[in-house]
Amino acid sequence: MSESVLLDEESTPLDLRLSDAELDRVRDHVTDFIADQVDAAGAEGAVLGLSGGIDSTTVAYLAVEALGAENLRGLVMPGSVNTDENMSDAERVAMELGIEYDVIEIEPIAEAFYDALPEATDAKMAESNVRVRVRAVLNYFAANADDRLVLGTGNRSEALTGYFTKYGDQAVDCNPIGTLYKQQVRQLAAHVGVPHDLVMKTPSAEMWTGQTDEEEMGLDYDTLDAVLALHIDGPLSTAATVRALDVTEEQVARVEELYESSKHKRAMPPAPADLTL
Ligand SMILES: Nc1ncnc2c1ncn2[C@@H]1O[C@H](COP(=O)(O)OP(=O)(O)OC[C@H]2O[C@@H]([n+]3cccc(C(=O)O)c3)[C@H](O)[C@@H]2O)[C@@H](O)[C@H]1O
Ligand SMILES: Nc1ncnc2c1ncn2[C@@H]1O[C@H](COP(=O)(O)OP(=O)(O)OP(=O)(O)O)[C@@H](O)[C@H]1O
Ligand SMILES: [Mg+2]
Repeated sequence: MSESVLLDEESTPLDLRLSDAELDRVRDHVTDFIADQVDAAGAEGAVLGLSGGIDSTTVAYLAVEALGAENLRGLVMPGSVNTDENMSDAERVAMELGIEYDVIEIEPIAEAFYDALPEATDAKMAESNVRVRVRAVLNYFAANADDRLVLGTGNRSEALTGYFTKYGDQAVDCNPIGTLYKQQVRQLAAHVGVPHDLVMKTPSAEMWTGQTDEEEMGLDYDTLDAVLALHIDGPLSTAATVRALDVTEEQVARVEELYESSKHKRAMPPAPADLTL
């Protein structure tokens, strides 16, 4: 499929699309990366969580190219919020790729945490983050037992905005698509043969019913990616970004706020400076 069908020209403030030749290079680069990571660790393969979403599906396709289907294991981990459609899409991906996979219901595990600290369940984000962290524990349980690496599915847009759960979906051994903005992940997905309905799916963390990334962040991905590329990664001032993209100052400020407030998620936990004793 041509990448031109993926993005709505009218709503794309900055064209970050990669050419087919560039997508070929990215595909090779990422598959080499995955193979090198597993090799360098002396590991037997990899595991990853399959959500039926674009990011995990794309990483699964690339990991099978890199490692072979026999060396990738998928974990489909439905919780109370996941739709049946997403969970059956996750299984469809595993079957299509011919990888071994497990379906693990996480709600009983999450419930044990809620029972242990009932008052914390009043904080809805904290409660939702438990499910994300339960999946991380299961990924590492499976990886550790079989000498495999945990593949992450984080992309550049999520990393720069802190749009992930600390020590949850970010608790991984490497991030194969970590340098790509979300709209480029979508393009790469189409390029490597991910089914069209999955390529076009609305991104959601599925932490509560009806959640979408774009609604929670207050920006659509095309705008977010463009501001990240020009203003956060790039050199343009707020005023120049507003002029270049026809976005508002408030939108640029929102991206800055997401970026600044999530710096702690992109750094190792700090310790005091060394004292000379
Ligand atoms: N300044 C600071 N310096 C050091 N640490 C700081 C800190 N501020 C908070 N913290 C720590 O970070 C914690 C808050 O971070 P965290 O637990 O991550 O929680 P938080 O950032 O509040 O929420 C997670 C966000 O990521 C989104 N998400 C999560 C999972 C998956 C996806 C997806 O796209 O699939 C999206 C979710 O919708 C939500 O917007 C605090 O409890 C505190 O421990
Ligand atoms: N129900 C689930 N079962 C297994 N893994 C999951 C589940 N939900 C989330 N994950 C893992 O957490 C990751 C982060 O979720 P995220 O929503 O950002 O990515 P995605 O679902 O793959 O794509 P999208 O952002 O387009 O929805 C997923 O890629 C997947 O690895
Ligand atoms: Mg998702």
